[in-house]
Amino acid sequence: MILEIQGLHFSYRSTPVLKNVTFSVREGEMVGILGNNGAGKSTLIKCINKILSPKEGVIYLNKKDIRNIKRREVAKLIGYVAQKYDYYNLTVFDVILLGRRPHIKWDATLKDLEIVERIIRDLNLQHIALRSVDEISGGELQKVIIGRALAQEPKILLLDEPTNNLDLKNQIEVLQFIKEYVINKNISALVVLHDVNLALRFCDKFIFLKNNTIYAQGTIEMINEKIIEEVYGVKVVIDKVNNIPVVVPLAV
Ligand SMILES: Nc1ncnc2c1ncn2[C@@H]1O[C@H](COP(=O)(O)OP(=O)(O)OP(=O)(O)O)[C@@H](O)[C@H]1O
Repeated sequence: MILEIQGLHFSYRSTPVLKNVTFSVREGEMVGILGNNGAGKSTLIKCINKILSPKEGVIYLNKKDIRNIKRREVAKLIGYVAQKYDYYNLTVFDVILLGRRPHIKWDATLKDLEIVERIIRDLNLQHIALRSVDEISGGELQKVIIGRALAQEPKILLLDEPTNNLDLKNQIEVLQFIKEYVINKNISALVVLHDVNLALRFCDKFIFLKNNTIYAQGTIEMINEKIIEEVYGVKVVIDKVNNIPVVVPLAV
């Protein structure tokens, strides 16, 4: 499934947040959405997910205008992990099973339950599978929410700061897991990340938002110190450690 965004404009009332945003994402690609607080990253993700309606511009899924795709169909195609979520009184298993909802007609089938069990195993959540989500840590809950999005078996994954609440080991594990998932299932992922180093390590393409629009986009070869400094407003050096590019901010 190919995602194409053409000339997207979005405003909250009269305040423009996105202007002329155009890019596309292919199958098997993990694209990092980067930029300072308030740059419009979450707004962009919400437009793609049909939570918000852009003022102008078109979003195509495999050449089909998303406005002509029914909400239930969109829910089958797009898995979304928001920045905030509220689940009460549900077990870890049930929250992940909720991801199957767009696929379930009357009741969960054996296949639905097997998918949930596999995700629980893959994300190492077996020990808390039957625990209420009110009684797990913030990092564990973050993994559960990612599990719910994966249970949807989406063609496009939209992840808004998926490493929130995760410790260093889990940040690496979860992003590595998502990257492998994207490649193995040949789907696409758009990932909002504040940690530019995690983005450089795991993403194939990068979209930098600044002043309501795309400041720069491309693969790792396009990234240099000037772009990072102009997007984030901080002096940096870019070095390589074990062949992995690392951005080091200097004193402001
Ligand atoms: N519901 C809303 N109504 C009005 N303005 C909003 C609303 N949500 C966000 N905004 C504004 O739109 C702009 C973009 O917000 P958005 O959440 O998309 O940014 P972001 O890049 O995801 O930020 P962050 O990195 O802080 O999460 C900000 O100026 C924000 O204050």
